[in-house]
Amino acid sequence: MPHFKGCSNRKLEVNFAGKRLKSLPSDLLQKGQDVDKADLQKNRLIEVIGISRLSNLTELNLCRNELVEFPKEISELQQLVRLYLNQNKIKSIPENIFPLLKNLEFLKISTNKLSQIPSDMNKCEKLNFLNLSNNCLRDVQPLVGLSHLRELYMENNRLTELPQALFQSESLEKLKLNNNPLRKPPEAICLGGLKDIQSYFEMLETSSFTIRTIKTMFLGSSMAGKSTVCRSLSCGHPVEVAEDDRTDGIEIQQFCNEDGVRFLFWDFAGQEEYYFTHHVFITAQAFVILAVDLSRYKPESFREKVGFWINNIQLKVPNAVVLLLGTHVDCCSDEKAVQDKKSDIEERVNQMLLDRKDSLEQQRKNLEDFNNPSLVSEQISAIERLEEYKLQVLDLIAIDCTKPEDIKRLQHYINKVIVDTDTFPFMEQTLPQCYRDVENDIQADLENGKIPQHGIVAHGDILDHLNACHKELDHAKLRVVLQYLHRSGIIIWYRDITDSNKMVFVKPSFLISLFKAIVRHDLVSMLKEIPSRDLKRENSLEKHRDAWIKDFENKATLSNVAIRILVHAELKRSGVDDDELIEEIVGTKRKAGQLIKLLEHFDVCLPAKQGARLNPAAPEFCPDKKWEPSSPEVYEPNGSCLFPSFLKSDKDVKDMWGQDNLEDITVQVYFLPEIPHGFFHRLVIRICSIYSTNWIGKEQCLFTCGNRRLLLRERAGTGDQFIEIRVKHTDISTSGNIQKAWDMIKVAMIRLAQLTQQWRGLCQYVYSPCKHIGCDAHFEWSDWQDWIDPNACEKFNMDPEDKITCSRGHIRRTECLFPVRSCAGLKI
Ligand SMILES: Nc1nc2c(ncn2[C@@H]2O[C@H](COP(=O)(O)OP(=O)(O)OP(=O)(O)O)[C@@H](O)[C@H]2O)c(=O)[nH]1
Repeated sequence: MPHFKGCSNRKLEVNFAGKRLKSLPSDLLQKGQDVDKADLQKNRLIEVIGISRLSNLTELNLCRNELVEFPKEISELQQLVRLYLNQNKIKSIPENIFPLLKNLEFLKISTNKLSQIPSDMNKCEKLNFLNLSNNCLRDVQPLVGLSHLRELYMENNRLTELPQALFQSESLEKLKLNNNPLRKPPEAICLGGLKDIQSYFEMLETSSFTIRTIKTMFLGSSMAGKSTVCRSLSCGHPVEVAEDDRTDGIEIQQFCNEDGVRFLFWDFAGQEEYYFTHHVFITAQAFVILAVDLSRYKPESFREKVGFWINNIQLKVPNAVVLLLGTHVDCCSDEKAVQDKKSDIEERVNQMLLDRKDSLEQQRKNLEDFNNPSLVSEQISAIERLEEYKLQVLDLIAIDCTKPEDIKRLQHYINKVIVDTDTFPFMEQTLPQCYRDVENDIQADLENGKIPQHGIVAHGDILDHLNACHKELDHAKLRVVLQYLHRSGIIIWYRDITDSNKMVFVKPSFLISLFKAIVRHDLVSMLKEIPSRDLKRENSLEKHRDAWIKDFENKATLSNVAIRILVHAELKRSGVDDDELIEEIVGTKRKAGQLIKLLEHFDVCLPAKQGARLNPAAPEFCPDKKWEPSSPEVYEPNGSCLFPSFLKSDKDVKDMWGQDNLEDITVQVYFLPEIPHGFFHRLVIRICSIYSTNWIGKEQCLFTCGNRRLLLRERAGTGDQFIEIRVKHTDISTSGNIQKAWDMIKVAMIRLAQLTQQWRGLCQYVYSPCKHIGCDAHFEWSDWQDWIDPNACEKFNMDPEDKITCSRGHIRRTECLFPVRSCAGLKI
């Protein structure tokens, strides 16, 4: 039944949402001028002929329909204040529409196919909210002049330049621009937000220059030859890397080629122990060199040596350009063997890309065949976006890294590839001259010793110093420059992390070497080698050291004392002798050091619990209320850190959880193409901050809250990969308890969705399995995103008494398979 509301003053609100309408219903049009608000979302409207009869409309919602053209009749709705046209297929907007919409304040036209906006858009004088995200826009000049614009969203477009005048408007408060191939201002500025962009343009006015910079990441298995190629390319001739000089963590180098292109080389260690820190440094807009040792390559090893990396690149930076580099050709039997391996790798990679394309296409078709596709239009457009990302994998180049002519050939090839502006539209960037001056000053200060060799400087000191050299740059402007240098990988300064923002690392490799002091493949032997004088300084004995080793091997925990000793030793080795600085980084018995804070911030580790595992004083988590830990002091003296990635068993978790019950509330989140490396434990670490009573294992984790238990279980390996989220309740028979169980699932799903945002190429599907013993049927849950969206409410008002039947005929109450009531307002 359509819904008409509020007839008294002839201001009708009509609701025809989700009625599968293909044209406007006559009973709506008959109401003509009486209609104030019309909700027509989630229908199948291709056009809206007759809409102009509703000439007093102030709000029109046409989102999630099938409009291909912008309906011209809308221009006659001159009372319109709010207009929703998002999630359609609109390709263009004609001229002479917006100048007539004199009262329009809110326009949401995101997720369409717009490649242009009309030149008279700025005549829509009252517009204060505009969402143009997820379109194909290249130019937004027509927005200049919208003097009331307060919020502007333009994520996922094809913008390369932004007009300066747009940012001179005083009204603009909120702006989102992620995922555009921006050159002016570069993305590294835009990510800092509105103030950074304004500051950039202001500084640009004085004087500017263009620079071509490319971040090049070397990935591949251990011993593939990454460091050799990285160092050889920087030097222009073969550089031998001794086997015991393997990369730990990440190494960084910089150099300029003969065309003046600046390369920032990031050489990632190939040992698996380091993979889980890679997410911190693998960033968008990059060129990836994926190295494979051809002499050791066999078709059976494709997945480990190439496939794993291609999948991870595809997940994290789905539109990257990847150069396949075959090394060690001199160690292969003959030229034919090299050619065979080259073809095998190229074919398999192509097949992987095709498989992914097919599976996305299939998923999209499945959704489009849905009873009412408008209900799942958001998922469809998310898949369409993934389909648009094209991982460009270049043909494999086979080289012998010890041969000068091969290094030259590789250099020549790379130089040719990177100047192609279609491949790297963002490479040439326009920057204010002072950015270069500041960068040069910092480098000069490092060279002449004004900045110590380790490159760690107090944030206040560096600002004062730079300000003294550049009077025109106040602290606010300098912060923008430093943040740009940070985002470009030239320095490290975590502006947004409280406490850690007090330090600037002008030599990123130094911070990474500190990370490496703890996160390393040979940690156990490092611990064994701690000399007794270092132990004594921390009031420890050799038997403590033995216990640390045992704890790390058995429980993946590392004593904070051991961390302090290792980091202290690394700092001393690097010539740091400032005791205050050492204390700040290393920490003390009472206070965690900066390094641990950073590792925790990046979900690499978390404070381990000691002694009594249950905290009876812990407050219960309640939806709608902010959860406060019982003790604000999370850092325990003499405590330790847990590195979940190093866990080897699930025994404790299994013991605590017991058997799965049929009545457990369960959802399964499937990952396509696979669960990213480290995802599961990062998710677990994030949930730990909410449920402090927990047990963490290799592939399973358990959290408790009141008398409910939440289990997360990773199913990786071959076959479909998924994370299962399960809640067990002591009494699941009542509706209220089921609701509480769903609340716990919601907490996990919100965290999961937030984390997923860091993997732009990831696709997820959520299912609720049938609860009958031995039945493998499941229910697809296509609108789960709406459920966790705090702005979407009242969408799940299913009757708890409803029943759902699976494809094999088993009947269950709906609320055991899907949440029945919206938890709007649950803010966590
Ligand atoms: N003969 C020959 N040796 C090579 C070639 N490329 C690399 N090597 C040697 O292979 C070994 C491993 O090379 P690295 O550059 O350290 O490998 P990596 O990929 O950086 O290794 P990780 O640091 O463990 O990630 C070194 O001893 C290199 O000298 C090649 O093309 N031919």
